[in-house]
Amino acid sequence: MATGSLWHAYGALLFLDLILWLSLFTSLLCFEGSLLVNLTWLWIFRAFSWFLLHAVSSVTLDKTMHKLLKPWVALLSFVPPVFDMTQTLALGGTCGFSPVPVPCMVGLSAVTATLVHLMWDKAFPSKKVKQEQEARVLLMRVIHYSKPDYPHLGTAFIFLILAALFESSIPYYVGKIIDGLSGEYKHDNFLWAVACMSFYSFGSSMFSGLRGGMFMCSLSRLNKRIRHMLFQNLMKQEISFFEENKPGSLTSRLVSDTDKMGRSVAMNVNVLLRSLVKTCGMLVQMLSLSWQLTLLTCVEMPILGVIQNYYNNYSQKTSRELQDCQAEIEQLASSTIRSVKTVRSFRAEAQELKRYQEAMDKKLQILKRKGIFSAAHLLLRRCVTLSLRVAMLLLGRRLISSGQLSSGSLLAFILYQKDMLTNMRQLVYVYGDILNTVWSAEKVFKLLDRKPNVQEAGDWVPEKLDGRITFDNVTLSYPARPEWEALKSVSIELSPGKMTALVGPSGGGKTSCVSLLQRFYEPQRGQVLLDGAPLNEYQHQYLCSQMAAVSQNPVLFSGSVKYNIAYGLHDCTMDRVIEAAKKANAHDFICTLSEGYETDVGECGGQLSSGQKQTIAIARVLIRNPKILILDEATSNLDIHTQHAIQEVLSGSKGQTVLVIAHRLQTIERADHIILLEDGMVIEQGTHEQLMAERGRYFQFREKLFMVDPDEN
Ligand SMILES: Nc1ncnc2c1ncn2[C@@H]1O[C@H](COP(=O)(O)OP(=O)(O)OP(=O)(O)O)[C@@H](O)[C@H]1O
Repeated sequence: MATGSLWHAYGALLFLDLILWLSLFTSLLCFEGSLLVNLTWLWIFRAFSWFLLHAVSSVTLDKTMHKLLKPWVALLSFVPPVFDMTQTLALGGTCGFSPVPVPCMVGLSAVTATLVHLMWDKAFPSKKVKQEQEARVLLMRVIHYSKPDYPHLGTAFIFLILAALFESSIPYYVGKIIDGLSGEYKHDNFLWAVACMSFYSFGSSMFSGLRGGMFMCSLSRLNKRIRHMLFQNLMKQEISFFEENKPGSLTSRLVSDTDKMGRSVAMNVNVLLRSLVKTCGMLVQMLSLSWQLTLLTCVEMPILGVIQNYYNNYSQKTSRELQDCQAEIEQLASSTIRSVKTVRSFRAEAQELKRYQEAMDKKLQILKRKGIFSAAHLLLRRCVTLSLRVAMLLLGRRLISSGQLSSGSLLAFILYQKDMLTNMRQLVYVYGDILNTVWSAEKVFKLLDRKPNVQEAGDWVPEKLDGRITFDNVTLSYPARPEWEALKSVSIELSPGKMTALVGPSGGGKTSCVSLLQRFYEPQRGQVLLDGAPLNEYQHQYLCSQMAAVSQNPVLFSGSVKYNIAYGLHDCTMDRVIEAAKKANAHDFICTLSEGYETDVGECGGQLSSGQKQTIAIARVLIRNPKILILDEATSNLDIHTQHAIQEVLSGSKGQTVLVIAHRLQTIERADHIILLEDGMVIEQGTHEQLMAERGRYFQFREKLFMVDPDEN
């Protein structure tokens, strides 16, 4: 929007407003004192002015400009009656616009409204209007989530108003004390002023403390609620969601973004309201002391507002750069520490140190730049404040000499003005901060609103399950590579009481079949059936209890061996745990651990060997006695004797549907049915003997695909 046309619009509407005031003056002159403006008439006159200015603005200006000037038109129209009403109600003093409007007050109200609006527009330029609206919607939603805390927030708000009102009265009584000391000393007046000041100071401190406590309490409650909902929704998401989103960013959503989001309401709204209430209270007090000095203060504020706005924008930019830098440093440090064995084995310590040093240097550069800019900003701000302070003191001296102001009132005014500037700065800063922190809420809401991209599980719980699994013409594309098919029209059957082996070259699609069985992904075409019914019709809980899988790299949780074996089972006896551990050939090694079944396995089972982790994972599955057992290279890290022992147990489990993916020939030979998968397609299937007799792909790949045990042949 052209700045020139904006100034023209300001000028034209101000001119129209001036004509309206002149018409009022003319009418008052014509009636020669028989007509006086009281507060009601002033409201009616300004409401009429607002209507007219608003109508002219909407008809003559384009939509964006009209929208931009709307708040200013309202300010311009209603500042006079609001001012007079405050004067009458709060101070009972003389008014500026009634019974006859004072011309300089008319000018002052127009200047104040325009300056405030300009400052506002500078601080939050109109191009941000859309963003602001979206931010407001988000803020409203955060406030909506705070609904259960409304009683707390309401109480906090009452304390806030009381604290702000009490605080804004303190400088007034300081001025009274000074006046009491400087003129003819009156002991009673002096004592009364001291008592009032002490009372208001005490009240302000007490209510501030209560307000802070209440807001903090609401913040903690809101944080707890949001985190609970977010975690609940995260747990419902499909597996591909966790592949697309890094764990770091999800944890950051859960921890820091929810925290920031809560802060946007509890902390910032707290400061915003406090500053707003205090500013209004102080403005009334300042106007009652001297309108000339108030006008001078009004000049200072927009200048400081503009400087602050530039500083805020710059500081937001550097903060983002710093955050990125910090994330890089943290990521570098954590990945190096986590992979310290690899780093050491490649003698890459110096290289890692160099990378860390470079990242730290980058951060230092940004911090230096930030420091210089901050110093320049402070200097400029102080210079502006100093110049206006000098001007204020000179004007104050003139007002004191002419008897319009006492020295105590000047001191009170200076105290107000100092506080007022701090408040105004806080208002500008906090509003910006609310808009910033509220974007964290957007990220949190996005996650909170996310619907899992899997078909909802049904509620089918059959009385009896045979465990027959059928892949009916199944085609699967992973969300990360939607154009490419990992499984192409696969049709296979896994029979109850039988062990089926999936074999084939790496990347052939074996694990993809297992993922479909576990409902980690949904097939694009075809379906996976269990006893003739699609998997998604079964109740999720039921399916989990009937199907269990052990993968090549099983995940153990930090906690005892017992906790890991009985994971997810309630009221599981120690006997059952030991029995499962024995079946999985884990009991002997567990007994050698320092605290047996109570030994902590460390983070992700880090204190155990890969083979030991696998046996515990197998015990964790066997304890559930599932109808369908999936072993995805589950014994690959075990020595040959342990493998044999476990396979004995597995093949002995009657009625179970067992699916194995293995690379050892001996395991495969034991299977009742072998399916060869290559490039996502079923190439051959049958028993070992049948496939060998066919002399097809299985026969050709026999040596390449399988590890032949040394004691075989
Ligand atoms: N989450 C995923 N996103 C995208 N592509 C995937 C994903 N998981 C597997 N793939 C791809 O799908 C294909 C089949 O992978 P799958 O893990 O099923 O093979 P596999 O036969 O089990 O291999 P291996 O014997 O090496 O474990 C591979 O080309 C693999 O790159």
